[in-house]
Amino acid sequence: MPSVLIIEDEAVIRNALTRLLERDGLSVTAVESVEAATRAGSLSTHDVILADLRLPGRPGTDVIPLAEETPVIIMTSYASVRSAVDAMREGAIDYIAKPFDNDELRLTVRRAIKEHTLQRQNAALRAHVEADYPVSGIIGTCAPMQRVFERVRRVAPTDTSVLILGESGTGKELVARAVHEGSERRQGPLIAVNCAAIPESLIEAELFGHEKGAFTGATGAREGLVEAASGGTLFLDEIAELPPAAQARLLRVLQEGEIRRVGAARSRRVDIRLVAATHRDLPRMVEAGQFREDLYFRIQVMEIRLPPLRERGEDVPELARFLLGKACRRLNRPPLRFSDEALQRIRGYAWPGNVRELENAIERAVILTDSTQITADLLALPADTDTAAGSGLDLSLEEYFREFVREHEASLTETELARRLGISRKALWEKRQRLGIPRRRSA
Ligand SMILES: Nc1ncnc2c1ncn2[C@@H]1O[C@H](COP(=O)(O)OP(=O)(O)OP(=O)(O)O)[C@@H](O)[C@H]1O
Repeated sequence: MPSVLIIEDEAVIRNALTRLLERDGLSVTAVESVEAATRAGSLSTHDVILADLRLPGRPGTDVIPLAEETPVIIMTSYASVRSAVDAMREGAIDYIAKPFDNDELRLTVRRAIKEHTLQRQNAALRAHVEADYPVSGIIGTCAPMQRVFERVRRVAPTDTSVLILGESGTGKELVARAVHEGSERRQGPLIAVNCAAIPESLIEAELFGHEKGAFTGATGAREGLVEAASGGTLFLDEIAELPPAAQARLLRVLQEGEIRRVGAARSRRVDIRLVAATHRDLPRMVEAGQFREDLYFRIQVMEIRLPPLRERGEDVPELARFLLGKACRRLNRPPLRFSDEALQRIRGYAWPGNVRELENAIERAVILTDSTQITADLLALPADTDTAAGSGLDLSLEEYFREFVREHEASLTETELARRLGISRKALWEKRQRLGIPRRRSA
């Protein structure tokens, strides 16, 4: 029999909830405070916890860290989105606004229990098979990734702005895609823009469009990317890099649902849902006056924080196998496998470049291998650069890249530079970040 822990200080509600859920076949423990709950034994033995937000003593959200893997649903009589959002931010999987509808409450509790059970079963299963993943092909069984999925599931169908935080290469773009696919807008466009990869002087026109003659070179009127995303989702990656004028225009889009092209006298209606991402500390930037506070408050309504790869435990070897399969298919190679030593190295390495670094290391190894196995040396991870077979090649490629960029960046635009190197602009930008040769800001 699934067990539920209720933490509610008002006796009338506590008893009503107990009766309701017992009738539903659950084993119920009901207490009046967080303190009483902790005295009653380990919280993680329950299948779900239903806690009131306002309690005498500690608030209901205090049980979240104590509950470990057990899902916590927060009840709030202050039916403000604010407190519910705050509770979710602290890790609650769902919320219920009081006064609640009995059926809705039963459904929410049932769903939490079912997901919790599935999650446990899946964790066991996934160690063996490449299962279907809950959120559009994103691998992740560890608890922090499960929380990410849960949040994506909750927030996707709403029209709220979402801010995705996480180090470079942690999968922010994949999550943005999942939010779009889980929304009512999934039939509409998803326009992804990397704000850092567009030169500052062009970004306003690129995003917001321009009228004919708005600036030298504007020979015709053009729609911007924001308009192109109308009816769908606009994903602004590296939003912290947006210059002040573009920040102001974006704020207007979010506040008024209106856009004004550069050089235009009147504005047009647009209907976009914004998903933004950054690896920077936005509150710090707001404090330093580098990012508009009003815009920050608009975009951070719901945050999704992606853990770095080094905090994902057994997801790492699982991801490695998945990415190996993907690389083999893409490069038209028969299926390959990792040697035991290679898997050990993969587990032990810190992956500062996260999933992208893992993906690149695997792709390089697939290209270099002559056998059916990927051995540790082929991965050429930094600690073994002296002995690794592949590292000589890798180093000289990087040197070449550095040299080429340094020599030509003054005379070529980023687009031309990327084309000459045979890579995309996004890849050029990423490579610059990784190798520590960021683009020089144009004046
Ligand atoms: N959990 C995951 N499962 C499968 N593939 C993943 C996962 N996370 C990331 N990837 C893959 O890793 C690569 C990098 O991911 P993505 O571009 O989404 O990262 P990012 O956080 O947006 O990076 P950046 O901030 O540098 O733009 C992509 O090829 C993506 O498909």
